[in-house]
Amino acid sequence: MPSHLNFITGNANKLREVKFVLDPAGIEVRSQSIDIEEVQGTVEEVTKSKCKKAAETVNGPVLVEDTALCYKALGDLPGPYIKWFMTAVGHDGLNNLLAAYEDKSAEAVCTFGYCEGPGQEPILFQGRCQGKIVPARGPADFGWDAVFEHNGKTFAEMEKAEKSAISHRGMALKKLQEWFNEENATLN
Ligand SMILES: O=P(O)(O)OP(=O)(O)OP(=O)(O)OC[C@H]1O[C@@H](n2cnc3c(O)ncnc32)[C@H](O)[C@@H]1O
Ligand SMILES: [Mg+2]
Repeated sequence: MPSHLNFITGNANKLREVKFVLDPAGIEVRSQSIDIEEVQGTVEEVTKSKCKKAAETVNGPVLVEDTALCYKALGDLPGPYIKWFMTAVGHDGLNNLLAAYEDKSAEAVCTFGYCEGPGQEPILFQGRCQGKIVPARGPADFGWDAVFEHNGKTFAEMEKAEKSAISHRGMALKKLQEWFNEENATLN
């Protein structure tokens, strides 16, 4: 395990959730709030590009993350463009987008990218969580948490630990921790 990671994100809520998991595991999460330019493409392409740019910007090892919300009825859109949809149409709009469809199911996808430094290829860790889009319930302080329901509860209605145990981000962080554990084992 590395003793610390430099998580480059402009999103304080993401940082809080990442710290919640990694701090107790003994990985100190440092952070720089830099808004990295995001390209168009698949979730993987967006994360890789963000990771490479972040490593160049800070000239060192970085962790980045990109989150997508994929509506089944819309062929996986808004996907990585969810931030712009969310800002433009809000919680009601995120529901109304599905008004013409019976199928309200959606998948939350979280992709972490870790890169050793400029010019190095990023390694990706992805977690997914199935749910459906519902009228907003619970606190509205983190993105689309209030409209994403999993097992009868919206993410916004869950305690921190409860969301982390099943969420897209929680799943991706498990893979990231496993990888760092194996890396460490190989080095010993
Ligand atoms: O600097 P970065 O890390 O890119 O932070 P960001 O806020 O720009 O994040 P993304 O580009 O990944 O866009 C994802 C959007 O989804 C929101 N989001 C991310 N994770 C979420 C979660 O677990 N629950 C609800 N909303 C989430 C987030 O607020 C953004 O509007
Ligand atoms: Mg972003």
